[in-house]
Amino acid sequence: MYALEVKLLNTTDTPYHGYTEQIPSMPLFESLGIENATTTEGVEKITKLMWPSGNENFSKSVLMFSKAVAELYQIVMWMVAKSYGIEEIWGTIKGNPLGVVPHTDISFMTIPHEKQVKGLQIKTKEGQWIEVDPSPSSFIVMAGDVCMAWTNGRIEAPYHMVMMQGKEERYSLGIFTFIRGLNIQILQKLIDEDHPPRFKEFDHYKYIHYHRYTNVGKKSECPIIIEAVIVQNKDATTCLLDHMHVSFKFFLYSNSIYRINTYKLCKHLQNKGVTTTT
Ligand SMILES: O=C(O)CCC(=O)C(=O)O
Ligand SMILES: [Fe+2]
Repeated sequence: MYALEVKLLNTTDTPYHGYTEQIPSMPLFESLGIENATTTEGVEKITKLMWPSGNENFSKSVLMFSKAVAELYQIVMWMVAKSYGIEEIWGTIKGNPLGVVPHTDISFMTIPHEKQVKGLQIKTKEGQWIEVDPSPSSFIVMAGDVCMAWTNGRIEAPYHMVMMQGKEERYSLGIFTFIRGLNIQILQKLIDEDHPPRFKEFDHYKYIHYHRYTNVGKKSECPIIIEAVIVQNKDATTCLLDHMHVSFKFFLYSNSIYRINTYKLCKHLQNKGVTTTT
C-alpha cells in the first residue's frame, strides 16, 4: 500500500470513511475508504491523492466495481422489501419524462444548479421553452413569486420545469431564499399611475402554507393573488436583506427499477400510524 503520508491525506467528515490507521488492539488492520464510490468525483478524489497526474485504469475499475456491487445491494434491498410484503414501494415510474411540472417558485429568489444530466427548462417571455445547459462554472438566478410581488411584477418569476431525457439519474441542487418576520410589500418606488399596485401585503411563510395546504394554492400554477391594494406606506426595502433566510435543497430524479417509491412508502407508514412530514 501507499506511503502513510499519502493515505493520511484521505480525510473525510465522517469517521471511518477516510483512512483508518492501525490501532494497538488490531495491529493487522488498516483501511482506506472511498466516499461516494459510485460517482466519478468520489473515485477521482482518491485517485488524485495517490496519482496526482491521474490513473484512468484505477478510476475506471473502481467505479465499475462499486457500481456493480451497488446494483447487487439494490437487488438485495428489493428482496428484503418483498419478503416483508412491501415490494410495492419499489419500482419504476414509467412513461412520463416530466420531472417537475411547469411552475414558478414560491421563494424570493432561487439559484438552481444542475450537474451533468440536464433537464431544467425555462419559459421565455415569448412563451418558448429553453433548455438550460449544465455548467460547473455558472449559475442561474431566478426570481420567485415573492420577488415578483415586491417589484410589483417588474421582475417576473419565470415558469420552469424539469424534463428527463434519458435513463440516467439526475442530481440537482438549489438555494431558495425566503423572507421571515417582515411582511412583503411592493416597493413604493415601483408604484405610480402607470403601475398601480398588483399585489397585496402578505407574509411569505403564510404564503408557503397557502401554497401547500389549500386546494386553490395547490392547483394554482402561480398562486400570488393579484388584486388588492397596498395598505401601508412604509418602504420595507432596507431591512429585507436582514430578513432573508436561505434554504438548501438536493434533488434526485431517478427511474431505476430498484428505486424506492417514497410516496407509496409514506402512505404505507401513515397507514401503520407513523407520522410523516408530508
Ligand atoms: O431540479 C431542478 O433543476 C429544479 C427544481 C425546481 O424547479 C424546484 O424545486 O422548484
Ligand atoms: Fe422551481
